[in-house]
Amino acid sequence: MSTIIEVSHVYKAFGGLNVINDCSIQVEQGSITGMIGPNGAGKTTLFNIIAGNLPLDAGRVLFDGEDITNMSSNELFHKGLLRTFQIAHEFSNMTALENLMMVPPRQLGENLFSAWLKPGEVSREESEVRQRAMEVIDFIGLSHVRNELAGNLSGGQKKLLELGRTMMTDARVVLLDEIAAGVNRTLLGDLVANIERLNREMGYTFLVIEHDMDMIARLCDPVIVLAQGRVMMEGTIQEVQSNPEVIEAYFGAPTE
Ligand SMILES: Nc1ncnc2c1ncn2[C@@H]1O[C@H](COP(=O)(O)OP(=O)(O)OP(=O)(O)O)[C@@H](O)[C@H]1O
Repeated sequence: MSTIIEVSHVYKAFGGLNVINDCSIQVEQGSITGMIGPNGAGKTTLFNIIAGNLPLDAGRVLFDGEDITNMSSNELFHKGLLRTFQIAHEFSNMTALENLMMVPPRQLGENLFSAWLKPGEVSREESEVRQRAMEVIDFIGLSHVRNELAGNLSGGQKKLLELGRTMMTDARVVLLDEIAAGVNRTLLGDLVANIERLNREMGYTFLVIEHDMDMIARLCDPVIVLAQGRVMMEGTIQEVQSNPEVIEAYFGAPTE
């Protein structure tokens, strides 16, 4: 395996508060890496830094060997590094299928000039996008609601749709931030299965922040434990859960 994301000696403070403190992590290509830690450990801040949503104070971030420190989220999106919520929330007055069709970057049809110059090419591209959207909606198990307005989908179905939207791009690394929150167990099972399939069949690498330990145990290897803005340990979920320091810092801490 090779390293696809490398966070190296990163620091970030808000006012006088050092939130990320000489933090270094590596995410291996093809892995589903979990990130856990007590409330306020800095997980979301680190995600924001990696995904180009927040500038860092010191240190650097590499994506597949390239220095992406402080690159914009838009540039990173086009490189294939994205965060699910980055794709704007579903358009509730469009159907599930139309929501998927909205996603592909640089669609020819969006450019009026090219639509005028090359109408044949535009309609060919539109039908390719539609075909891909049909495949994706089938893959995520939402074919039965493809013509339903996205606003009428359940919370869990919307998360599946959001995951589907990442499949409409050429994503290589997807950052998932607490996607289990508020999703019922049945749909959560579908979500987990889809993440596993995307990983196995399409080679996606995932970095997952999650408070749901069942989900972490089912999906993630390795698991990184963050505490006070730096890595406390990294290992399998079994190693992490049996480490006394982690139990003290994480499992011993009051949860929300
Ligand atoms: N924009 C900001 N301005 C000031 N302080 C911030 C900002 N963003 C985060 N913080 C602080 O940084 C610390 C880490 O927050 P962060 O959201 O990264 O933690 P977390 O590990 O994701 O927590 P949780 O598990 O509760 O979501 C917290 O003390 C938080 O109050």
